[in-house]
Formats: sequence, C-alpha cells, structure tokens
Amino acid sequence: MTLDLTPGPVNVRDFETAARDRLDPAHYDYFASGAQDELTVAANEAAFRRRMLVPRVLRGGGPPRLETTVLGTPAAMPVLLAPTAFHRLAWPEGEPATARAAASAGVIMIAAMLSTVSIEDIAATGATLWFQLYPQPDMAFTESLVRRAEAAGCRALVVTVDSPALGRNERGDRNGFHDLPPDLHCANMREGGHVRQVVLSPHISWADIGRLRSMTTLPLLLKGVLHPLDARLAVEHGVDGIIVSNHGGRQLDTAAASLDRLPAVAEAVAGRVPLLLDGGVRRGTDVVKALALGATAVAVGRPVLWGLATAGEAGVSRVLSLLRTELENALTLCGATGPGEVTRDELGGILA
Ligand SMILES: Cc1cc2nc3c(=O)[nH]c(=O)nc-3n(C[C@H](O)[C@H](O)[C@H](O)COP(=O)(O)O)c2cc1C
Ligand SMILES: O=C(O)C(=O)c1ccccc1
Repeated sequence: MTLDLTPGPVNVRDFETAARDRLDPAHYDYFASGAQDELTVAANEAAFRRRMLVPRVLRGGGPPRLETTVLGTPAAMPVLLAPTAFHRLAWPEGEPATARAAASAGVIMIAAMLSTVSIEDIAATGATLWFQLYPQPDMAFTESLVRRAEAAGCRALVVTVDSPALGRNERGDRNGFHDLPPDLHCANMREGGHVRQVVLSPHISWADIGRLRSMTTLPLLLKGVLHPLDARLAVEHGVDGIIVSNHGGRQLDTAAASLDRLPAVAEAVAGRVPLLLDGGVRRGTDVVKALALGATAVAVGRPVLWGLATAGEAGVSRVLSLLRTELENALTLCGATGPGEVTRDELGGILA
C-alpha cells in the first residue's frame, strides 16, 4: 500500500489543476480560455494582486457575519455564482449539481440561458436562482424565456450586454471546439423537435433594455458594463443593478480589468443602484477588495466550473466553502464585522 500525503485541493487554484487533470483538454480549454491573447483574463487577476489591503486594528467587533441581501435576495455571503454555459461538459449531471451546491451554501446562482439542463429542472433543486439572458432579436422568443424564468421562480433577470458578437477564441479554433457535442444541447433553446441557435446580435440596443424593463417586474441587472457613461445610461433606463464585468476576458481582449473599472463606475452610479463585479475573483481577499472599491457582492465563474469538473456537487460545495472561510478570515483580519462595513474609507488604504 502506498501512503497518500496529498491533502486535496486547499484553494481555488488547486481546483483548477484538479479539473485540468480530469477534463478532456478541449473542454478544459473551453472553460479556461479567453479571447485572443487572453490579456484581459490575466489582467483581471493581476488587478487583484496589485491592490493591497490596509487593515484596521483593535476594533473588537467579534467574528464577522457574512449574510447580505442583493437586490432583495438574501444570501449567506456576498459571493454569487456567475452564469456560465454548458455545465454538462464539466460533469454529467450538469447545472442541477451546481445548483444544489449553491443551495447548500445559501448563495445565489445566476443560471445561464445557455445551460445544458432547462431552467425548470435547475429550479427543481430548490436553489435560489437569477436568470441570465442574451436578448434574442426574436422578441417573442426573448419574452417566452423571461416568462419561463419568472414561472421557475427566478428572482432577478441578468441581461448580458457585452456580447454583440462572440469573442474570438483561438484555443477553440486550434481544438476544433465550436459547439456542444451531439449528446448535449442548450435545453432552454428547445422548441418542439428542434433547438434554436443562439444569436449574439450587434443590433441589441438601449431600446431593447427599455422593452425588457417594461416586460418584467423582476429586478433587472445589466452584466458587462465597464464604462461610467453606460452605467449612468443603465440607471436612466430603470435598471436595478449593474455587474461590472468583461465576461472573464472572453469577449473583447485587452478590455480593462473589472476591478480597475469599479471605482469609476461606482462614482458614476453614486449609490443609486448596487454594483456587482466578476472577473478574477479567486480569494477571500479579492472579495474584500471588490467590496472596498464599491461592490455589494461579487460573482465567480471559473472557480465553480473547476469544482464541478473535479467532484460535481461536492466539488462546487468545497469551492464555495473555501471562499467563505477565506472571506471570513480576511474580514476578521481587516477588523470588519461584515461585508457592509468594508468601504474605501474604512480600509482607507487600499493601494491603487
Ligand atoms: C466557460 C464560461 C462560460 C460562460 N458563459 C457565459 C454565459 O453563457 N453568459 C454570460 O453572461 N457569461 C458567461 N460567462 C462569463 C461569466 O459569467 C463571468 O463573467 C466570468 O466567468 C467571470 O470571470 P471568472 O471566470 O474569472 O470568475 C462564461 C464564462 C466562462 C468561463
Ligand atoms: O462561452 C461564453 O463565455 C459564452 O458566453 C457563450 C456564448 C455563446 C455560446 C456559448 C457560450
């Protein structure tokens, strides 16, 4: 018998290694890759590395409480699951495994329109869901998706606005991976006997946001805003929240790092709507930095996929519990008793 001294994954990065060992290389590349030179993928993480925290001392507040409410949805911590497509590529059961882990952790899962299991079947897990939408030029079909999300109990609508076209993915080109294998499909796109192709359209505009606003009373968020003028327009169009995001570096390569854009967006919005951020969040300290620069919560994309690919529901659970433990520790060491207490002033010293 051999003695196994490996402790298993102890952080999110270890989960990426474990997932890489288990996944088909073309599928690993689909999840890991960004557009072109992947400069934005690297920049998202580098922006977190560059900023340093300046903790407060002797505040005696006791252990932090991580609970929060995001756009009216209660959550056990200010970390959401970002919408990511194609979970059955990572794990046979797909999205319901992810959703059960989110439910056990008490966090919000943003279910992707391009899921490989239908929104109804994901909702059947009992998870707290928001629904991510790529508005389709066929507005009747778009409306049918919104109605299905509402009927399934989704508590917010997240409209992805950074995708007037698909980013150029060169790892996909090399691997010849451009579509799901024939045994998988985008379950929400099924119509009778066939599956609709998703359209990422450069015609989508503020007029469509106006239409979506009048279509639903759900809280409406825009995902993929980096420019302060767009953030201001979003507020003017009645949007309830903004996710500062560059799609994990998968759309416009060389787009600015999400964290670097957060202060300017926060200034433009001036507290009128809550801000979320995604892109490069891998550590509890990353969450604290985003909160300090104006986010109410963050979302994680690839870390969830690494957990899912490694061990299904148990892997996602472990990734979420690692992030929770790290966040609790980081808040404690900063002298903060909760996510709401982390502001630029409190940690006046987050270094640029
Ligand atoms: C494999 C993969 C698939 C994704 N699919 C979608 C999607 O269908 N809709 C969407 O709005 N964003 C999608 N995203 C972007 C994520 O929602 C999120 O913005 C990004 O992953 C955050 O960066 P992170 O992976 O560094 O945490 C996807 C990201 C990845 C990695
Ligand atoms: O891979 C992605 O990031 C994504 O959002 C997407 C877009 C179109 C089809 C499949 C996935």
